[in-house]
Amino acid sequence: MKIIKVKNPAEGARKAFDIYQSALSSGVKVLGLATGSTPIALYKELTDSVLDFSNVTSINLDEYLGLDGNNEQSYRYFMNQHLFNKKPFKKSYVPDGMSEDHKAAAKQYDKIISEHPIDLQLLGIGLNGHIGFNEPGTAFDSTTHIVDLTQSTIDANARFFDNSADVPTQAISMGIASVMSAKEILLMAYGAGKADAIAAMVNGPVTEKVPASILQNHKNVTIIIDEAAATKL
Ligand SMILES: O=P(O)(O)OC[C@H]1O[C@](O)(CO)[C@@H](O)[C@@H]1O
Repeated sequence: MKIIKVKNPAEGARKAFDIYQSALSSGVKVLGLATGSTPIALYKELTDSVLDFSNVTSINLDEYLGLDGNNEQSYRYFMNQHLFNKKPFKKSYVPDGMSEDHKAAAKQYDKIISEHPIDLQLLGIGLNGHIGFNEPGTAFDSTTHIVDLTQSTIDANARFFDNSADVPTQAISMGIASVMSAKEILLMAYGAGKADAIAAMVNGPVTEKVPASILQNHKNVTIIIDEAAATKL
């Protein structure tokens, strides 16, 4: 793993921007994208830039079950607001949280991923080491699946909702095997709250108890972290 330490999220976003700029100039065709507070500064860098994504397909990691794309808390809405409305992509896929048949929706998403191999996958990390919505205990060979969110994740994400009772308890997420199939992975994390997860990911055993630890087995991973997130390395 290549670790880039930065002073703050703004510097992290600029470093990440450089990675996207060179990926685009080397002809990247498919970007795996993420939500959460962490990538917001990067998306601002991208939307403020002259970079052109009109020939690039994007595939997002996850979506809450039960929220449609017009719901301000949905990840589809988030992506439209922070990126797609300002930077149109050729095609932008986000898992369908409103499907009548979630298993079929998951299968369909795997088909999309297999037809569009991901060149560069962006990741955040949950406090418990989750990537996408792959919670601790998720099989490393998992593909797109329905997730029961842990209380830790529900509590962490409650800050985005008016009431914590409004946080969905389930999601549909790209699986860990799909994340690992990306040619290159960029993970960003900021703040002291992420320090334990970062230490477990980088130096801990590779275990399904810490989903992000599987990244130790990927050949091309870059991690951008601030000093606070790096304190336990
Ligand atoms: O960037 P944040 O808001 O800390 O979120 C971290 C992680 O949590 C999620 O938002 C899901 O809980 C992921 O999509 C993200 O990688």
